[in-house]
Amino acid sequence: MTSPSIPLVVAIDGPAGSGKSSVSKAVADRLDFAFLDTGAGYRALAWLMLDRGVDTADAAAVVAELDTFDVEIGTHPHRHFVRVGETDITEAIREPRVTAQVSAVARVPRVREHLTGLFRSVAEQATEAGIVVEGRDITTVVAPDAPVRILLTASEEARMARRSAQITTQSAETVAHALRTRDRADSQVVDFMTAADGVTTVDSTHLDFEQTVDAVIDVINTARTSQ
Ligand SMILES: Nc1ncnc2c1ncn2[C@@H]1O[C@H](COP(=O)(O)OP(=O)(O)OP(=O)(O)O)[C@@H](O)[C@H]1O
Ligand SMILES: Nc1ccn([C@@H]2O[C@H](COP(=O)(O)O)[C@@H](O)[C@H]2O)c(=O)n1
Repeated sequence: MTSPSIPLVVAIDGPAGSGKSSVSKAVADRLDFAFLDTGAGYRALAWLMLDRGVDTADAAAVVAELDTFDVEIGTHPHRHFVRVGETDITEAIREPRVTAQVSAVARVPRVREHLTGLFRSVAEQATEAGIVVEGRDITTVVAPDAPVRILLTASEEARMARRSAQITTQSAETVAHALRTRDRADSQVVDFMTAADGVTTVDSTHLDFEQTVDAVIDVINTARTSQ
């Protein structure tokens, strides 16, 4: 039984373009849950390194900036924002120049430790009945004891097609290359392609967006009724 004061944590992992952010936001909206896009935390740090001219390949230099990395990630599905200090970077962190640097900062162990602490704190402080936390290592590192743990995946072809439809400023080949490169780099750090014990896989390859949202909510409802 979940205590009314502790939000139900729904942990969702998956590869690039699997729909984690958009599906998780829609699920949180349907259930009146909070929503935490942990990728935005890593993207915000990558943005800050670019803004400060820090070489993201220099792990020590990146770690040296953590003490002044003042990031805030909005958790309301309709009012999602990302701020560093007073600067709103909600849109900026999605730029290809930031995406190209994010895996470099995400591979630094001290960075992961710092951000994992932040994510856990945000989840604990949620005032809603639940919070959907999405990323790469939520089901395995950030919230391995979450009552609901899902691996949201899709075929590489489907993920590339979806991402290409999203990013119209680049050719399909460029988008596909960037997605493969990022997944390869990310999988050196954490396995987000294989469901760990107790994690339910939702494969959306042949599902549309709403069907995927329904499938995730079904997993959540099944877990809630079995508690
Ligand atoms: N089942 C689906 N059918 C069709 N389109 C989908 C489906 N799921 C997600 N999408 C669309 O695919 C695109 C990528 O989704 P999203 O950005 O949420 O992926 P992501 O897993 O968060 O990617 P990344 O990890 O790179 O941020 C979005 O435009 C989203 O609306
Ligand atoms: N829990 C996480 C979440 C993200 N990352 C890294 O951030 C990159 C961007 O994530 P998106 O979900 O916004 O695409 C991702 O490619 C990882 O490098 C992570 O390591 N752990």
